[in-house]
Amino acid sequence: KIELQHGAHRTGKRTDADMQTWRTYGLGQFIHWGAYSLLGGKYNGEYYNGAAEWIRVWNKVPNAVYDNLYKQFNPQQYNPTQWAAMAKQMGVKYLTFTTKHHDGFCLWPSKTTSYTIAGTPYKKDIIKPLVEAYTKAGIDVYLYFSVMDWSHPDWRYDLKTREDTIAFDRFKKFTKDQLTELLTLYPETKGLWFDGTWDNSWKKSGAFTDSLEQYLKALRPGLIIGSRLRADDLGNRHNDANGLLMGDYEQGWERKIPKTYADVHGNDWDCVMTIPENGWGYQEKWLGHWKTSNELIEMLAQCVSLGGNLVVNFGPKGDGSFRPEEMTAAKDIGAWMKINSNAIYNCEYAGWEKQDWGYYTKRTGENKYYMIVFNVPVSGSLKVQPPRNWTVTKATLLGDATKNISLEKIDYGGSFIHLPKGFSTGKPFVIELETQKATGTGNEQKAKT
Ligand SMILES: COc1ccc([C@H]2[C@H](O)[C@H](O)[C@H](C)N2C)cc1
Repeated sequence: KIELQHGAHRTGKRTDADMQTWRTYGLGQFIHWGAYSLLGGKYNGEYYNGAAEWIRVWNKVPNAVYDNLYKQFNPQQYNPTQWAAMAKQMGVKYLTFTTKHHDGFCLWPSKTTSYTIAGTPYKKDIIKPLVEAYTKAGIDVYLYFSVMDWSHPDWRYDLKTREDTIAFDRFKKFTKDQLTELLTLYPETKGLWFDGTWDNSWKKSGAFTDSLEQYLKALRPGLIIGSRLRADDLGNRHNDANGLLMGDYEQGWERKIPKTYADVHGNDWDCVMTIPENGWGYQEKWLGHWKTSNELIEMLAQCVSLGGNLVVNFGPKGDGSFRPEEMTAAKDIGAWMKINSNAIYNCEYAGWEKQDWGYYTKRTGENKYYMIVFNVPVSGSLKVQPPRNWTVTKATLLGDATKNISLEKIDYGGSFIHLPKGFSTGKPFVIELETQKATGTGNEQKAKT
């Protein structure tokens, strides 16, 4: 064990009510919106082949051009109530929204810089009405904040000279002041999703990251902060030198999903996911494959079955409207959740032997299990192999309890669920299982009598 001043201060999961609520969400929405949304990954008729919100680093876009884009930001159609209604229909339980991305443009009227929404033709605070609309819709709000800030003269990638350190100390104060504004202006905020903390300057600021986290949690008790904020005494991020997670949940599963429960190392975690292959801000021309609704639903099932949350990203256009593919994804996922959300909300890792037909989830605190089925075998029978001494007592198809599926116990333990001939819903479906622990195998009885 390595002695650390600024390593993890907690082992194991947070067990308080706020974190228990976070664990029940299952499905979240990410929204990336900012100056980059005005370009949509395109400049002078040419498309940037990287992530659209990173277009400022493309040598074809002069910094002066990019850094003045905000003077055209004027989303008159912006309607956070409509955004919240779309999210509600989709079935998301929490939102993560970009207050400031790497470019430094603040979507709230910050007093720490002139590079804010107040300096745009739109003028008004974007975040306040958004927080209010989502909170009113019963969706918790979390704020994304990029530490790295390309617009700030005191930002440093590394601390090589005394001058760097003096400048970066000013930058740390600026960062703390911005975060204080966010938590003070939007007290409903349940948590902060940090980004832009991979550079050496931040890795060398372990003590500051530790005191900053403690300051923010004192300002807003219960605040939930993931593993991308902190660095330990030796510059380790996410896990400290002793392999312990620094943060309330692992944020590293960005655009990828753990293969097995072992990969999760007993941590809470979220998987933030783009609908296209890459790119978070509005991209006029989506490069490569973008995920179908069924692919997104399968990712949702995978995440919840391994104890995490899936956070699907949306990148509205500069005018505040969503593209058709994103509206379709929200509608399809919402339609599926309407029937099957019992297998997602308040659910956790089941610990049963995974079968080829799909994924198990378990309702927290109950002996209720869910089979989320994507692949019906040619036999039409789904094998269920609970741990020894557990038996399945009832199987119900969600959304259509009348469809008679039959449950056959297998004498060496486990069951088969037989689907009616020619059964097909054309989309993933859920079977709810009621289970009970067998009182005894019967042998004890014999021995006693
Ligand atoms: C260096 O590779 C990166 C760095 C940052 C990102 C940013 C994206 O812009 C988006 O905000 C995502 C959540 N974040 C990790 C993505 C890839």
